[in-house]
Amino acid sequence: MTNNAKIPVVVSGATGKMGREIIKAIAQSPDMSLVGAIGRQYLGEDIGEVVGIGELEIPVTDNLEVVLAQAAQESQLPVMVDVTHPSIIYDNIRSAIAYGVRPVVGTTGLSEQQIAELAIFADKASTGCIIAPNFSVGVILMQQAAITAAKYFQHVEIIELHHNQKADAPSGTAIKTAQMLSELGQSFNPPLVEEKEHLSGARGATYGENIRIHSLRVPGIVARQEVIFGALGETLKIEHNASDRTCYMSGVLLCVRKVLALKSLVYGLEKLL
Ligand SMILES: NC(=O)C1=CN([C@@H]2O[C@H](COP(=O)(O)OP(=O)(O)OC[C@H]3O[C@@H](n4cnc5c(N)ncnc54)[C@H](OP(=O)(O)O)[C@@H]3O)[C@@H](O)[C@H]2O)C=CC1
Ligand SMILES: O=C(O)C1=N[C@H](C(=O)O)C[C@H](O)C1
Repeated sequence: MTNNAKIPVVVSGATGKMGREIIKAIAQSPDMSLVGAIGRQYLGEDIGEVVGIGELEIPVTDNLEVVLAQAAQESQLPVMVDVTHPSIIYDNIRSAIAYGVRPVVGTTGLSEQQIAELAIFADKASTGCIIAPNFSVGVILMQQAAITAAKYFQHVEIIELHHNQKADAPSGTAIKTAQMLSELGQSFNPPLVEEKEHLSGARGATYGENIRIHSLRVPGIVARQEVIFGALGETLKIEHNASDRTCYMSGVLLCVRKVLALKSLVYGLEKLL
């Protein structure tokens, strides 16, 4: 494969926990070529050296706009993988689309309103964009299993557990799972008694009509989600446990390949499998 045939990829958030794994995954992919690494630390240092895989001849820079402009000018169909922070992700996606760079977004914390606005923006630009709150195929299977179980159970709550460096709560995955259950059009969790919270938040956050999400943040965990169904005399727990961030990489690479053929925004890896 010639260098020209490779998919040019910019990684935004390259020096973070996810970004480092993504740099390694892209460097190992014969059909991809890293063309930019955006971070706030290790400025000017080679990103390959920073992540411990040897020189890649791509220095870390904090100027996303310049890198996007260069990627758009020097190559066809460039892709930006973004794993940064809820506070900047909306602007990063708009900038990428404006430069004709296709965003693959792992960053969580976008509101439904923001996703709807970005979908219109991507549509108008006829530019593919993928927002995947979770890149793990195992998580998608957990969500599909929850959808199947929901046909037979009227009571469900979601518990998500993450490391305590996570900025947003609930997790993007928990929100997406609750959204998928809500879209089934059935009503969950009919109240049997009048509840009173003696400590505010004790019953978790409520998504939509009445789906509870409980968020735990403790060191020692990468990411875990439990969807717990209840009925008379039985409970069913569907659980996914991410013990290492490498579990997200096959999904990231799949999205980088798939986004090239898209002309609009897709929200959720499940729509691409
Ligand atoms: N879709 C999925 O499958 C997954 C998604 N995620 C999501 O990815 C995102 C990143 O997670 P993670 O890698 O753990 O986080 P980290 O904090 O480890 O990394 C975030 C990166 O973004 C940079 N960053 C943060 N804030 C800013 C800012 N204001 N301006 C510019 N750069 C900034 C950080 O720079 P600095 O180091 O200087 O702070 C760092 O490089 C989160 O939203 C998380 O929920 C995580 C795992 C899987
Ligand atoms: O911050 C994380 O770590 C993760 N964030 C994503 C989310 O909010 O769902 C995906 C995964 O749970 C890891």
